[in-house]
Amino acid sequence: MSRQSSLDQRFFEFSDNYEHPDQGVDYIVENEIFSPSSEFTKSYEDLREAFNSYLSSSCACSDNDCTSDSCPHGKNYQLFVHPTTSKTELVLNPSRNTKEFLCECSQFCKCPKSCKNRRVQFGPRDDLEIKCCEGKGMGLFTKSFIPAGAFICEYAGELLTESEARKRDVEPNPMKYLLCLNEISASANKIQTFVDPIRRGNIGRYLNHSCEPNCEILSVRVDSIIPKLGIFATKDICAGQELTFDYAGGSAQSLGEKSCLCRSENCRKFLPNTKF
Ligand SMILES: C[S@@+](CC[C@H](N)C(=O)[O-])C[C@H]1O[C@@H](n2cnc3c(N)ncnc32)[C@H](O)[C@@H]1O
Repeated sequence: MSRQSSLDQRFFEFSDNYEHPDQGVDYIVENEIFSPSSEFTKSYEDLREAFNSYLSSSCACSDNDCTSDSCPHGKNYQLFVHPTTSKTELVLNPSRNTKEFLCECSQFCKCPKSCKNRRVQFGPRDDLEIKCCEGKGMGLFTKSFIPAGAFICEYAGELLTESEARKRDVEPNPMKYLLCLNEISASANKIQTFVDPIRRGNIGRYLNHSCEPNCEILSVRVDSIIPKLGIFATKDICAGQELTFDYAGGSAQSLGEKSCLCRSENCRKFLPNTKF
């Protein structure tokens, strides 16, 4: 196998060595279902069942590569070779089958862990740092160059039912972390996934909003019906830059009351209204 087509071995096991600067927040490396103190409602039981249900979509790719049309998960990633270090990493394939969501190979597939359709499942990149951002609290920065399409980290936190999300949404916290991912199923039903890292979450909770962001959130399924919220670079990002995404998800959402301090040329002046 040539150097160009191989991937660094360290990518084939899950690793996340980050921690929160604030001891009051629990570090969790992936989504967890929230534990209600008393109310075990039907919607909570449904969410727990969905979270524990496996998405058994599998591939039987014999080439151990999974980057071609023959892999049922689609040609999601391609190899990027860093020009200065010659290190390789997977980045999104611009001609992948679906633009807003992806499905990675999993424990149910015949391919090995080194196939090229597995990235989010191995955890965040290791060159991130949390730093203070004037007026915005903390923010997430990169210590090295990130190529367009590279995976940053998951936006992980507590998975909530809609009613729990609505309750938390009106809590008067100066910082909001609750994120609602909207998807449309093949049968045209609306699917909403609520993730809240305010009390328990990973490093993804530190990405601030920008009206001209350098990252986006995509829905990524590995082996669960419930998607992970994958944060990916939308452009090449230089070392030292802050990582941001558009809290309105690129849609024309109304604006809220909090001033936006993203300082981009086309700043909309207020943070998006993220009501769902
Ligand atoms: C998901 S948190 C981002 C991380 C947060 N800055 C922290 O210190 O943990 C979202 C909150 O950060 C602040 N924030 C994010 N982007 C901002 C921006 N462009 N301008 C002002 N405040 C921002 C707002 O208070 C928002 O409710």
